[in-house]
Amino acid sequence: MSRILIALGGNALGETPKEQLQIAKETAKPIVDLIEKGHEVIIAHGNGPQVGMINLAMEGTSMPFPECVAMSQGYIGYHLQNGIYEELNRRNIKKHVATIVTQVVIDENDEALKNPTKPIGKFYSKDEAETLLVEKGYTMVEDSGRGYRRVVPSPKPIDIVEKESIRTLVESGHIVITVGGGGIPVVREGFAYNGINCVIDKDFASEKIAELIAADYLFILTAVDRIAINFGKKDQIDLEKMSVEEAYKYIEEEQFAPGSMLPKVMAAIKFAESKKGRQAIIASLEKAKEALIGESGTIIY
Ligand SMILES: Nc1ncnc2c1ncn2[C@@H]1O[C@H](COP(=O)(O)OP(=O)(O)O)[C@@H](O)[C@H]1O
Ligand SMILES: NC(=O)OP(=O)(O)O
Repeated sequence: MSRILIALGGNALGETPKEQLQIAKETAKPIVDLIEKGHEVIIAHGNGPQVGMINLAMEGTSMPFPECVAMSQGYIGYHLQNGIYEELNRRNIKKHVATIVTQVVIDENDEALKNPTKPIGKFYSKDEAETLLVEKGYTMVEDSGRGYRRVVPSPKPIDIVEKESIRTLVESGHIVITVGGGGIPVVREGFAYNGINCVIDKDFASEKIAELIAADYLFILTAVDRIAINFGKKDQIDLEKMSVEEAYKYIEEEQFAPGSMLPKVMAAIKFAESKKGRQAIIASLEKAKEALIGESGTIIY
């Protein structure tokens, strides 16, 4: 029996509520396969497109980013809970699944708060991006050949406020959905946790909770089947395995786009280095079934 953290990419969760619910139902199948085999599963997810959509829809209400992240945890957590319960019911498995509204502590002096790098929301053309820059003052960047997106600051997670509740639920046999969208960013001030306007990378937050609850495997499921070198070029090579040493070399060669594949690779390295024998796997959500039985994805060891 293994303890497995599965992180689902925000961009891989579809563009509409209907698409997202359908993807959640499909993703529930390989997740419940693991549960049926006796593994403990903890689920994390991204929220880049979703938190951007919520923030845009809330324009004019002065809704801060931490509240938008909290809403994205509820919206995505609901679909995942719904899909997983349907699959548990179909197989008559008497287990329970719960989403934890999760606050993640950051450092208010983190330099990343001064430098927006985390792409959120939808993809725009170059012209649209220039208009948004002028009219709304957004920082816009090109994202992995897919178009332009707004970027917001993304500090590193330091601690997870609800970690003991997560651990207790996991150890009692519950399926837990946590650190949605990287968690609600907070800083500790006296007795209080105060929200900060930014979006934490769910890859780093997933790695953090995976270490805190002593997971054996970290699966990061996204929109590509494998990590590639020379990504998007004629000589692209998809990797089945990548050692930590190779990963450092490829990072130096700038093989992984910042804000998309780079944080996944960095989180995978940190997890693989945290304890002998720990492995991270980066794979596609579409091929989750194959990846979870070792037949797709890139293993980082
Ligand atoms: N070297 C690379 N190998 C594979 N994918 C890459 C690489 N560099 C950039 N990418 C892009 O990174 C994307 C994954 O990042 P992103 O969409 O931000 O993830 P998420 O699924 O967490 O939302 C892939 O779909 C791909 O377009
Ligand atoms: N918060 C976050 O990392 O979201 P994505 O996985 O959508 O990038």
